Amino acid sequence: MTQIDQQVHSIGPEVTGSRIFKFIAFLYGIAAYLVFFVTILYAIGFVMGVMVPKTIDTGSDSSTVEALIVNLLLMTLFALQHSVMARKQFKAWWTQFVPKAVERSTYVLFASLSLLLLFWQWRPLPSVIWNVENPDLAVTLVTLSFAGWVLVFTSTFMINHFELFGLHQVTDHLAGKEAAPPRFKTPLLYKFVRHPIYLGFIIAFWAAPTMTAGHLLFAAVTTLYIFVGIALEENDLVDLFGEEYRQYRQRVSMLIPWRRSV
Ligand SMILES: C[S@@+](CC[C@H](N)C(=O)[O-])C[C@H]1O[C@@H](n2cnc3c(N)ncnc32)[C@H](O)[C@@H]1O
Repeated sequence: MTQIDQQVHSIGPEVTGSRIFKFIAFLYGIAAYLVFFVTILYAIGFVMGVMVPKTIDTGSDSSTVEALIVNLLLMTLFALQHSVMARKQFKAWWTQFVPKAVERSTYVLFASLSLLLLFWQWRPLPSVIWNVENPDLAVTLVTLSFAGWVLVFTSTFMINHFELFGLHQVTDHLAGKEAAPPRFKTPLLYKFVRHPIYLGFIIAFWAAPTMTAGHLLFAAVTTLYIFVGIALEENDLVDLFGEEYRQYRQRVSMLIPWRRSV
């Protein structure tokens, strides 16, 4: 057997440590990141109703009941994938099969695929709940929604964009570096709110000059899910960083800078 044959045929740490595996893992990490990037760009167009072929308010006609069931199932699938795969018990289990270096990339890939499925299969519910006719106010709302997306994007860079989306891990692995342990950070906006990324999503989803029933369903369910996600994430953060995170939670608001309770 040649050296490459050995590398391809053996399973386990020898494979994950081999140069060819490291390179494949790196390419996989880049591919997963690109899928994520296209998905998040599509998400902006989908929610804001601009520049994409199918938005939150377009798609095939269906009854209200069918639309409600399908949309709720799609959001539940995303929420389950996102929350279950992020838990440390799940990570401990599935890194027996998925190499640690690509664990985050695989999580990001699955999250992106479940979102793309949602965009594709989403059923519109076109009844108008509110429609802002004042052009200045309408423009303000569109700008606010866009600002929400900017807040999401910039906050990922404050906390570590490339680690959050798996690229850091595959790059370190390629360079033969040990993965650094997670570090507690409170840069810039994290000094004012504990969850600027989630705050950005909430602003982006609710600031709409025309709010249809479908859009409202999406905004309400995702906001509810964000609160569940925060509770789960903060449990993990307390486990991970202990007293440091507990004190941070007492000192800094969850989402609204001037309100301690939220
Ligand atoms: C999608 S990010 C959301 C971060 C934060 N909840 C927000 O809305 O800006 C989730 C990841 O960020 C990590 N995280 C959240 N707050 C953190 C902090 N202050 N320092 C380091 N990591 C953090 C969590 O452990 C999790 O892996």
